[in-house]
Amino acid sequence: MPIQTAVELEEVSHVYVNSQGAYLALEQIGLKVNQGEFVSLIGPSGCGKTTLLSLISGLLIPTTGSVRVSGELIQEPTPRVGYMLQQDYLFPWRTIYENASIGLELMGRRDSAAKETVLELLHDMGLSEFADRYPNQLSGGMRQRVALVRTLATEPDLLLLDEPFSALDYQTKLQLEDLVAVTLLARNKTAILVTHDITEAIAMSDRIVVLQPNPGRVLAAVDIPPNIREALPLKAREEAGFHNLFHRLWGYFEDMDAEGGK
Ligand SMILES: Nc1ncnc2c1ncn2[C@@H]1O[C@H](COP(=O)(O)OP(=O)(O)OP(=O)(O)O)[C@@H](O)[C@H]1O
Repeated sequence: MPIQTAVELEEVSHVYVNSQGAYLALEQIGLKVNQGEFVSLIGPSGCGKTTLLSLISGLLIPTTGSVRVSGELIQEPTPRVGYMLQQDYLFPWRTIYENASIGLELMGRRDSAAKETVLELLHDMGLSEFADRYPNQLSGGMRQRVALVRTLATEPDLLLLDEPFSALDYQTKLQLEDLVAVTLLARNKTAILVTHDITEAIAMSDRIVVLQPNPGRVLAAVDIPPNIREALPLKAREEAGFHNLFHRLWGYFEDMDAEGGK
């Protein structure tokens, strides 16, 4: 099968304008992500990672340049793109099933096929027996799994993951990384992850894009070697070359610190 481009950013720049003036947050970003690829964005605080995700999701429109998802020009939020955040934003008064169904409801889908989709995903995430519970009866990791079900239920082409594991304890985070990797792989989903955790980025990705700040630009793109890429995130951390890769990426941060301190 020919490789298909899932996401394409061409010469994307973004300027925030407010009462204090204009700030160039991103400059001339070019990025291509293939169907089924998992790409992580890393870089120091303020380098524009979240801005980039907002542009890809259509929450922001680039000042110049274009963003395409599955070939379609993004000019407003679209169901083609699912967004998962650090906070789960579950509604406390809705059951787990009702929370997981909300995206489909908003699309006007309340049919039996929609119900089946949600129940199947809840099952895949080990949440079947919690479908009638409420969010406050679940742990943080379980709640993030519900958020993942809610995101996947609308069958987006692309998943944007903005630090979805960062609020979790270490053990839960590692378990959820594996679950997300297995789930996305089984469905051949394309994903872009923003994380501050370099090991997480290496363990989960096919490719890592390093951004530099002021203005946000692509500093480097690093392909993950097959042995690491093909292992699940927990095991990937034990693979040969993992630590070298960590030090290489860490080096970019040190260089940026040194540049910033000049
Ligand atoms: N609404 C806004 N108005 C003005 N400037 C903004 C706005 N939102 C973000 N910025 C600025 O744009 C730059 C990029 O912000 P962004 O949140 O995308 O960075 P980030 O890499 O995601 O940061 P972090 O890692 O801290 O989450 C920062 O300098 C930030 O201060």
